[in-house]
Amino acid sequence: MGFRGFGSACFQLQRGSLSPGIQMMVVASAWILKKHFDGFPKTSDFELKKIELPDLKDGELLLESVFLSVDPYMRPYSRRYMKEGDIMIGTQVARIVESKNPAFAVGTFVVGHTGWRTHFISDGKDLQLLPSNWPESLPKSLALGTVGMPGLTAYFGLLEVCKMKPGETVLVNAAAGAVGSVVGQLAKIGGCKVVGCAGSDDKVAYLKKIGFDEAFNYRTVKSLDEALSKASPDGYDCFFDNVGGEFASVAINQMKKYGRIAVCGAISQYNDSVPQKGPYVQIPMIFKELQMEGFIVSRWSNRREEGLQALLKWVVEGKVKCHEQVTEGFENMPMAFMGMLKGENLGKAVVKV
Ligand SMILES: NC(=O)C1=CN([C@@H]2O[C@H](COP(=O)(O)OP(=O)(O)OC[C@H]3O[C@@H](n4cnc5c(N)ncnc54)[C@H](OP(=O)(O)O)[C@@H]3O)[C@@H](O)[C@H]2O)C=CC1
Ligand SMILES: CCCCCCC/C=C/C=O
Repeated sequence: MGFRGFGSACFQLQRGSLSPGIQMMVVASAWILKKHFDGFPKTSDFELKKIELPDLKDGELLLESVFLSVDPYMRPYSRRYMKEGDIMIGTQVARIVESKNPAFAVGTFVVGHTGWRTHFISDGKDLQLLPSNWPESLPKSLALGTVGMPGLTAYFGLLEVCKMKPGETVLVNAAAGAVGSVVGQLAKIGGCKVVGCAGSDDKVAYLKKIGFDEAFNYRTVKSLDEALSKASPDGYDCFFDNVGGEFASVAINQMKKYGRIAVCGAISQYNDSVPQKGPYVQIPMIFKELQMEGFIVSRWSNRREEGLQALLKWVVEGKVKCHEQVTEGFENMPMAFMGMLKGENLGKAVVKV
């Protein structure tokens, strides 16, 4: 997929490698938001399009996506920031296949933010290089997960929003996912007790394997309130909330006095056509004197290198374990996205082109 020759021939070649005189047209595939999602996304909301890329100008690069990320934020962001016909928002690990920019060598891997597309042209300004000390043996797809945006979300959310301290108890939901699995492991590194909730027994087993002190399947417990209380009878100092909705309404009552809640995500509400109604948070907030703060990871863009280096070190040392749910094939991006929203992923959901 991706390269199409003029005339009858079909080439899987780099444009620059052709003999002089033979001009190749690069054709990218891209997934378009055909129709705004109404409720849970449907296959018919997406459309696969071909886009012919122009020849490179001086200073430009041609890149091919190698791994693409599917993330929950794409669901609410599409409604807020996209119009029908736009290419689906998203990030990729991409390889430079042609360069007319001396600052970027062919073969270099970067993180791009150009949405669901197989190829794109860049002047390099919008690209993020992988850390220079990235080990050859470490999958580059982790730059979309544990050593990328989701890992940074866990890192800054715990340190700066939850302000976790050794000896405290941390609760995290969607705990076996990209953000949650890092939250739990960082909290353990920080000397905390960690309780995680996830939506299947396999996920719960995984959480225990990677060091969570307590974990349970929120779908099968008789009472969420009782399960939270059993996992930490004294309550919770920090709650890293990836889910919102009913889960958060129950969990807030289990917070300790002066507890901190990092409102990271609200995936249980992203597909709602009609907003969910309370219970409301004010009474427990007042009597427990809680702090509850929403955040977006880009707040700490100026500390990105610090976060990535910390995460990379822990991964290399084996202190933070990573799992990826890899879907093969660019044509399967909508399926991977919808599967992640349904909870089919263990760890970070990525697509391998
Ligand atoms: N504020 C920020 O800057 C950022 C926020 N986020 C947010 O963090 C959260 C986790 O993201 P990420 O780690 O990438 O995704 P995950 O890898 O955790 O995948 C999403 C998971 O959410 C869970 N889930 C889906 N629907 C529901 C539901 N109705 N109730 C409870 N759980 C549900 C599923 O796990 P399960 O089987 O356990 O239900 C699913 O696997 C999201 O809310 C996302 O929007 C992410 C990045 C940055
Ligand atoms: C184009 C990359 C944008 C990443 C921002 C992620 C913020 C997530 C918010 C909620 O899920």
